[in-house]
Amino acid sequence: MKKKVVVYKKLAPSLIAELESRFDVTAFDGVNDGNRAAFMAALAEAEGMVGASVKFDAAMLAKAGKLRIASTISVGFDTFDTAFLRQRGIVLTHTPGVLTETVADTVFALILATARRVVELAELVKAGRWERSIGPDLFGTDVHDKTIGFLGMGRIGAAVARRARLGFGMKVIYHDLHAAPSVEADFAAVRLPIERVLAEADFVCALLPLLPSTEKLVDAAAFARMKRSAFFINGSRGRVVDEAALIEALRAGTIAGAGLDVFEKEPLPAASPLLSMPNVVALPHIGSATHETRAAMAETAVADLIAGLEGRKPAHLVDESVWQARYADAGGMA
Ligand SMILES: NC(=O)C1=CN([C@@H]2O[C@H](COP(=O)(O)OP(=O)(O)OC[C@H]3O[C@@H](n4cnc5c(N)ncnc54)[C@H](OP(=O)(O)O)[C@@H]3O)[C@@H](O)[C@H]2O)C=CC1
Ligand SMILES: O=CC(=O)O
Repeated sequence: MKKKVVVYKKLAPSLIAELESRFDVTAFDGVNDGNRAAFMAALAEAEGMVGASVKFDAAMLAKAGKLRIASTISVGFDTFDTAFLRQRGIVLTHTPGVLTETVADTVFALILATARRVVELAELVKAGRWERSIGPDLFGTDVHDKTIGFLGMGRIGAAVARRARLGFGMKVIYHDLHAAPSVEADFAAVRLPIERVLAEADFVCALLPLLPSTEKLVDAAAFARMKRSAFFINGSRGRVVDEAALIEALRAGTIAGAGLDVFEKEPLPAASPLLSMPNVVALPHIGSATHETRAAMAETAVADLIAGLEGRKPAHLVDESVWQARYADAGGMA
C-alpha cells in the first residue's frame, strides 16, 4: 500500500504528479475554517506532509499519530513545536540556501525604500500632488558609505552584508552568537556586542530566527539605544521585535523609520498604527516571493519529503539528531 502524504500549500502540477507517482496524496490549498476537519482527518493518516504557513502546535501534532516527516517550504520553522517533534521522532526539513539571495534583495529593497522615502514619494506622484520641485522636507537619507548593523549574521545576513559592502561601500557591524570569519574577511565586518551594534548602526537589520531567546529581543530599551537618525529593518520574524515598542519609538522620533516585511500578527491588521506612518515601509511577508525562488523552495521541500519517505537521508534536516536517533541505523524510513 502507498504511504499517505498531505500537501497543505498549492504546489505546481508537476510536483503533485511526482508525489502522486509514489504516494497516496491528499492536497489542500492552505488550511482554513472551511477545510480544517478534512485536513485533520487526512493528517491523522499521513506519514509525510509538505507545505507552509500553518502553525503546528503540540495539540495538533498529537493528532498526527502516523507522521514521520514534515517538510516545510520555508527556512524558518517557528510554526512547529520542535520539542514535540523531537520527542516523537518526527523528522523536520526546511529550505535554507535556495532563498537566501532573494530575501537579501528584499531586505535591501526595504533599506533603500525606507531611507529614500520611495513609497511615500511614489504615492505623492500617483496622487497628483507633485506640484513643484521636492524640497528638504521630503529629502531622504543616503545609504552608501553608512554603517549597517546586523542582528543575526547567518546565510541571509551574509548576503545582505555583501550587497552593503561591495555595492554601497557600507561599514558592516554585527551581533551574533558566533563569529562569521568569512564575512569578516570578505566584507570587513566587525562583530560587536548588541548594545554597540544598536548604538552605532545607521541601519539595524534583524535577520534572526524566532526562538525563545530572540522573542522581543528588540524592545523599547533597544530602540532607545539606536540613533535618532537610524532606520530599523526587519526581514526575519515579527515576534523578534516588541511591536508596541517599535510603534512608540516611531511615534516619538526615537528612530527615523522602519522597513518591515514581517509582523507580530500576519496579515497585519488594517487598524495597525504602522499603516498610517509615512516613515514606515510595510511589505506583506514577501522575502522569498519570486516565481523562481518559490519554485525552488517547493522543489527542495518535495525532494526532501520523497527522500525521507523512501529511506534516504533528506538534504535539509532541521535537527540531524532526530534522523540519526530514529532512522540512521535502520537505513531510513522505508
Ligand atoms: N521575510 C521572509 O520572507 C523570510 C524570513 N526569514 C527569516 O530569516 C531568518 C534567518 O534566515 P537565515 O539567514 O537563513 O538563517 P541562519 O540560521 O543562517 O541565520 C540566523 C543567524 O542568527 C543567529 N542567532 C540565533 N540566535 C541568536 C541570538 N539569540 N542572538 C544573535 N544571533 C543569533 C544564528 O547563529 P547560530 O547559527 O549560531 O545559531 C545565525 O547566525 C529565518 O530564521 C527566518 O525566520 C527567512 C527567509 C525569508
Ligand atoms: O519566511 C519565510 C521563510 O522561508 O522562513
